[in-house]
Amino acid sequence: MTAILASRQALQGRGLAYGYRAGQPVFAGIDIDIDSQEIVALLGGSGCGKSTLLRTLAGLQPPDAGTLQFLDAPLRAPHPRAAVVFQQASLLPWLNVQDNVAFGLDFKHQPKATQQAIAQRVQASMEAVGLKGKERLFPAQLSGGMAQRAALARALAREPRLLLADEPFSALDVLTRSDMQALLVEVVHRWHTAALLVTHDIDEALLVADRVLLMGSTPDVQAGAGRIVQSWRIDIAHPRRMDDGRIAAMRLEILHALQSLRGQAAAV
Ligand SMILES: Nc1ncnc2c1ncn2[C@@H]1O[C@H](COP(=O)(O)OP(=O)(O)OP(=O)(O)O)[C@@H](O)[C@H]1O
Repeated sequence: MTAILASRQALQGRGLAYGYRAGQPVFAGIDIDIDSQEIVALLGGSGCGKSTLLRTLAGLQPPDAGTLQFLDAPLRAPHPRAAVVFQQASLLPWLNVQDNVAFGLDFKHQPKATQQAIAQRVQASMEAVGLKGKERLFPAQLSGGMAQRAALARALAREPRLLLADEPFSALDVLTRSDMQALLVEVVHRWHTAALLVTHDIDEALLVADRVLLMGSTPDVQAGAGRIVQSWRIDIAHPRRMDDGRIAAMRLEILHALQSLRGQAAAV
C-alpha cells in the first residue's frame, strides 16, 4: 500500500487511438494522466467517444495505438485495482446488497485475501457510501440512489486505485445526484483513488472535478477522430457552489468551447 501511495500518478495514457472499424478511429492521439486523489471529468458532445475512451482506459479493449500505464506497469487487460461504475447499477437481482458488493472478490484474478479481510472490506465500503444497515436488502427493494451507492460500494470493496465512472449519476433525481457527487469527492479523497468521470453535465464536472477535459473532433484531425481539445484545472475547495463567480465563469467558458466544437463539426 505504501509503495502504491508513494506514486502519485495512477494512470498514464500516451498517443491512444481506438476504432471499431479499421481506418475509422473513434479517437486518436489521446494523452491522459490521472493522479491519485484526483477527479478528472471528461465532457464532450454525444458520440465523440467518451465511453469508448473509458473502456479503453479500463483495459476492456486494448488501444489500436499508444501505451497505457497503470500504477507504473503496462495495462493490457482489466486490472483488479481499476473499478468501473456504469450509469445503471447492474446489481445481481438474486443477491442481497452485501453479497452484491462482495461478488467476485474471491475470484482467481483478484488479489488473494482471507474471507475475514474480504468481509471487512465489504463492510467498510458499505459504510463509506452510507449503506450500513441495508446489507440484507435485495436490489428490487432499493431506490435508484441506493442502487448506485451499492454499485459504488462494490467498486470500493476492490480497494481501487482507479475509479472509472460512466455517467454514474445521470439517472438520479437532482437531490440524490447532488448527494452522490459529494460522496464521490469524499471517497476519492479518503480512499486515495484516482477517478475519471464521464458526464454530459458541465455543472457536475465543475462541482466535483479537479480537472475538466473536453473531448471532441475538429476538422483538422484525421477522419473526425476524437481528441482532447481543451482542459481546465479547477483549484477551488469543496464543497463548491454554482453561484461561486469562478465556477460560473468557467461554466460559460466550457459551454462556449462545446458550442464552438459543435459548430466546427456542423461546418464539415
Ligand atoms: N460497440 C460498438 N461498435 C461499433 N461502434 C460503436 C460501439 N460503441 C460505440 N460505437 C460508436 O463509437 C462512437 C463513439 O461512441 P461512444 O459511446 O464512445 O461516445 P460517447 O461520447 O460516450 O457518446 P454519449 O455521450 O452519447 O454516450 C459512436 O459513433 C458510436 O456509434
